[in-house]
Amino acid sequence: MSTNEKLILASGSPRRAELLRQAGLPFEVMIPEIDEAPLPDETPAAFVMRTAREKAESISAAGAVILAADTAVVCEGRILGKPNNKKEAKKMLRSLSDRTHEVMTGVCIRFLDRTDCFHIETEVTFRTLSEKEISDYVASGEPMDKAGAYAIQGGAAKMVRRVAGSYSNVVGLPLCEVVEKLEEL
Ligand SMILES: Cc1cn([C@H]2C[C@H](O)[C@@H](COP(=O)(O)OP(=O)(O)OP(=O)(O)O)O2)c(=O)[nH]c1=O
Repeated sequence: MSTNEKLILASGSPRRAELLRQAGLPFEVMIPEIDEAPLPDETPAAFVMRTAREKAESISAAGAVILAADTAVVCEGRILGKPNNKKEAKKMLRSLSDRTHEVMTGVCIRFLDRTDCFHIETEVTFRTLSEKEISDYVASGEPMDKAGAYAIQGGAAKMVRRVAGSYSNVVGLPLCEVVEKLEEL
């Protein structure tokens, strides 16, 4: 990618825009609208890459580089997307308590006739969460638009004992790998 090509972030996530700003790349935002549900028997990695691809393909911007991503929390093989309600958010947080899970972000970059998709995994370990802590956190509203019902960059920072791998991947965009891929284009 040369400095002349326009970069479009195909995402409505303010976290992804903030991360891309941190990388110092100029870009514009376009918001994709797709249905994000796993297919029967789809692996988590295949799911996040397919969803990222569908987001990238739903945007038309001739000659621009289009970047899209999808983040899922995977706990004991189960995909946790965004909770639909508070009850579901609590259930997700209970399942993450005192365990290690993976956060997977699928990334898709489209440029001219080329489409590159990949995914990055980060391991996150939560300490034991009390029922009160879970209720208070859900009542704060923060979990509702986040995969796995938590934000590592927000109130969940104090729940995380260990992160192995890319931190920005957990927030929604693996910056190091995205920048490498954009340079390769
Ligand atoms: C695990 C985790 C997820 N998240 C967020 C990142 C994503 O915005 C969201 C996962 O939902 P996504 O469906 O990946 O993204 P989105 O719907 O917010 O945005 P778009 O589809 O338009 O690109 O969860 C955090 O902000 N912090 C975290 O610690």
